[in-house]
Amino acid sequence: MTRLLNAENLRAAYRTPDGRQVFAVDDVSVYIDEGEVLGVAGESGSGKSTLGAILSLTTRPPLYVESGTLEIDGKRQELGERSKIPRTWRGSVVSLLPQGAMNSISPTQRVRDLVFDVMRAHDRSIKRDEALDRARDRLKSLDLPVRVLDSYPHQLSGGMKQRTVTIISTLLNPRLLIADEPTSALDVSSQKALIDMLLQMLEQKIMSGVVFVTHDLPVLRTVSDRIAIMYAGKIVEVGDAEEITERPRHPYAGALLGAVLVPEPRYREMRVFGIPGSPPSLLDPPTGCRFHPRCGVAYAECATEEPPHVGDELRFSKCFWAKKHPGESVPLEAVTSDSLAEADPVGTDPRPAESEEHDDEDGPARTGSAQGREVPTGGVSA
Ligand SMILES: Nc1ncnc2c1ncn2[C@@H]1O[C@H](COP(=O)(O)OP(=O)(O)OP(=O)(O)O)[C@@H](O)[C@H]1O
Repeated sequence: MTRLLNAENLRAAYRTPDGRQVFAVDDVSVYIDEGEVLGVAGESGSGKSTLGAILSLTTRPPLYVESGTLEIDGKRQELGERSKIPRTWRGSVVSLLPQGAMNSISPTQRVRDLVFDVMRAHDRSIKRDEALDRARDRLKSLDLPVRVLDSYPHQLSGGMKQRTVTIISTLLNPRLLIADEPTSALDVSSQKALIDMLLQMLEQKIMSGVVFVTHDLPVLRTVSDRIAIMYAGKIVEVGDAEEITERPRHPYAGALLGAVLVPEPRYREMRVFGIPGSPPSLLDPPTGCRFHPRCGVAYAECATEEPPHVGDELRFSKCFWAKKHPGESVPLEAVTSDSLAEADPVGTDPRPAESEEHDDEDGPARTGSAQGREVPTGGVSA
């Protein structure tokens, strides 16, 4: 496997008008190998789009990258307020398909005008015909009708509009595409068409890797090779897509899965639970593990100490529970609202963490109320 992207220790904050800092991405490291799709999942506000902006080098005030390094194709770039990013990196090395891109196309511009504008922004010398030829070839190679170039945005269906902006944002053949919630506004058949197209583009080596950001775990399971789960600005678990969705080891990943409505037969019998509490304010995140106030299997140290990195590069979770239960899937019923019925909202009055007495063999105390819930795989223990 050839490494395409290696991003290390990324840290970025939004500066608020009153001078405070919201660290929305805090010491995050990720990698992607050639041909891979890395899914990034998490609740709203967990920092997914911010991570996408850092990786695509599109951060702008009030978001500032404090530190980190980005290595794409072996070319290394230090990140920070003073770093100068080569212009050629944006668009041709890494390209962003931003959230809601299809709604930001000017209604008075035909697609072909947008194609020319985008291409010219990167290459002042490009001729209109040249740009349109490139777009025509691309549409043909992806089995899409060339006539979309003559259309106004309102003449295209939502799905076709999204596929079109995806094609436009990859006309420069970026090595890496960061797609931020590309399927969120689409119906299921348009979601499938977009995912099929992205995979086709990878096969044709139009780009060599994709970071696919979404809160939609079933979609990620379909499209990703690996999934990274983000919580409150940090990556808490990474692993093979099937592993993460069937055998999560971090309580937050388990909770996220338990909150998903999935129409697959084996999930149908499951009760769907919301995740108790709400994500913390990143102005003043909880100490220790940021998920501990909402976690059903937290220990005392979770409230005060940074969670350990458990596992290897391919499959890890940052969690004391995972450390004490090596290789085990988290008991999903331990992170349901029932088990945390008495928990206070996060950030105001976090419930006391479990004492040390409850760990290891017996498991933490608060694992009880499964209420007959069927867990997704045999690997998940009660
Ligand atoms: N302009 C801003 N000023 C201050 N804080 C911000 C700003 N924009 C975002 N944030 C904070 O940064 C955090 C991460 O936001 P981000 O948009 O990256 O999350 P997300 O996981 O992509 O959420 P969503 O799925 O809703 O887009 C959130 O807690 C959010 O409140």
